[in-house]
Amino acid sequence: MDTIKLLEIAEKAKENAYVPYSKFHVGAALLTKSGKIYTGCNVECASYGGTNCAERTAIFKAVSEGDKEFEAIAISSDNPGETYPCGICRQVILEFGRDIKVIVGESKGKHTVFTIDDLLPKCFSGVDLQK
Ligand SMILES: O=c1ccn([C@H]2C[C@H](O)[C@@H](CO)O2)c(=O)[nH]1
Ligand SMILES: [Zn+2]
Repeated sequence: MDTIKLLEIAEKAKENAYVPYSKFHVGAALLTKSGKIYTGCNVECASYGGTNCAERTAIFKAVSEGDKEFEAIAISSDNPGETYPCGICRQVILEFGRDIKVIVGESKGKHTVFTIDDLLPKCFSGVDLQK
């Protein structure tokens, strides 16, 4: 599965975004190490704190189905520039591995690949709880 294909799947997942408040559509495509893909979109709520981002939707779908080993996650949004995961999603991505490739989409298939070390340096993680 190449990054462009994963990004295209994220772009398609964006169509299901439930965004009556922000009108900002986000889609994510999560590739597991076994080659399965889980998609996600953002789902908003009138009580705004109930909103779930596209990235976490995809990750929670996977985990709830028993998949926890991830290769990459691609993100696409209405933003013509790069779409980075928010802080909460970065923390959740980290929860499942430091080596997950985060494919940050831009328009027309342009993208950049990051690791969580790039996006969340000097972070708190489960390791800290074992000290
Ligand atoms: O990386 C991001 C950034 C924002 N959002 C969503 C949350 C909310 O529905 C809307 C505006 O913040 O975009 C995501 O799904 N992923
Ligand atoms: Zn988020």
